[in-house]
Amino acid sequence: MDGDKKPWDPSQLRKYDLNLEEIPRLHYKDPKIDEYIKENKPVVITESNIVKPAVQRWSLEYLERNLGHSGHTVFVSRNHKFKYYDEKKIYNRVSNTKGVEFTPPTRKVEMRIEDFMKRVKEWKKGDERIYLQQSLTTTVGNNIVEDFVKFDWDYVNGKQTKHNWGPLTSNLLFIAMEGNQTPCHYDEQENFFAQVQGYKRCILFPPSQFECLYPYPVHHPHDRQSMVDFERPDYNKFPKFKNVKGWEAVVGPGDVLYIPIYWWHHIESLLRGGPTVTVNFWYKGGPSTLEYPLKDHQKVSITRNVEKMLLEVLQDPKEVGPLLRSMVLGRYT
Ligand SMILES: O=C(O)C(=O)C[C@H](CCCc1ccccc1)C(=O)O
Ligand SMILES: [Zn+2]
Repeated sequence: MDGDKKPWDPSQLRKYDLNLEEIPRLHYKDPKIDEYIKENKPVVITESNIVKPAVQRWSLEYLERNLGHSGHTVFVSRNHKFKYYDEKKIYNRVSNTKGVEFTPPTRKVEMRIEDFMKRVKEWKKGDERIYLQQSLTTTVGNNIVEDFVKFDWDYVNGKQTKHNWGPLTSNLLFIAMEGNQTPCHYDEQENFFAQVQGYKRCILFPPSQFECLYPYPVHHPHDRQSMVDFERPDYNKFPKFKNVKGWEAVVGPGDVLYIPIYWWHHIESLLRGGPTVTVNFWYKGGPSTLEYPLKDHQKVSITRNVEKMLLEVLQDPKEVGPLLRSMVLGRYT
């Protein structure tokens, strides 16, 4: 009896020196889900129909036939990490804070879906990896549109309304190769992360652990990303990373992970698990009325505004650190 046959094995997870707890998994009809969302805590929503048509139909073959013949946005990396960067920030002066030019860790290309799928199938160790990441609202085939309109919009719209989220800004489609990794970062949006094919491991940290995850300066192209390399953490540069405490979930087809706004997340497609397909639902956050005590993510937002203002007036990013140090050391410490 293979009742104990699990869809994945711990050997498919990369090894990190992290203190992790499991994210709760709740049936989509469970009212406790709303308590988690209200408290900005992650939860895996199971057995829902949120992206059911996609789970049933979006095989790689189906996507190849129906995704549409315009070029799709594909990131290319020489290793398994796909560290996002904001192109618009590459040329402002802070990216070479130490005077060194910013070298993008990945490059973005337009690829036809047939070529993407061919490269995924023929990939060999040592080859560059690729990761398709594109908005679903652009031109996609009619069948995909039909499946998309059959998502359980009543359910997600209901949560959006109940929790006073802002508007849905986008649904991104992600097609990853097994082993691809999106390093730890946060987004300024609420997120229903809907897993369609394959298994992804998600490691999350609350915004309160800002001091342990060392985000890049706000005007750096890697704004919102952690500077810590989880596979080789530099504890001298990032000593507080030792105290970090995360939450983990491996999501499979049909699972929807609620990633609260400003929560850090590291995502990896399981080793030897084949390609993965994900659709996310990004919503603007709700109205941020300053009610006290402030929420942790509101404090992160305040630090972002301070950094932006200081850079605006000081112009030279090399002056921001010294000014902040002179303000704080010996006075607020
Ligand atoms: O849904 C999310 O928020 C994720 O992080 C999903 C993640 C890919 C995100 C790539 C990216 C990172 C930053 C800005 C824009 C795009 C994955 O699943 O690998
Ligand atoms: Zn993200």
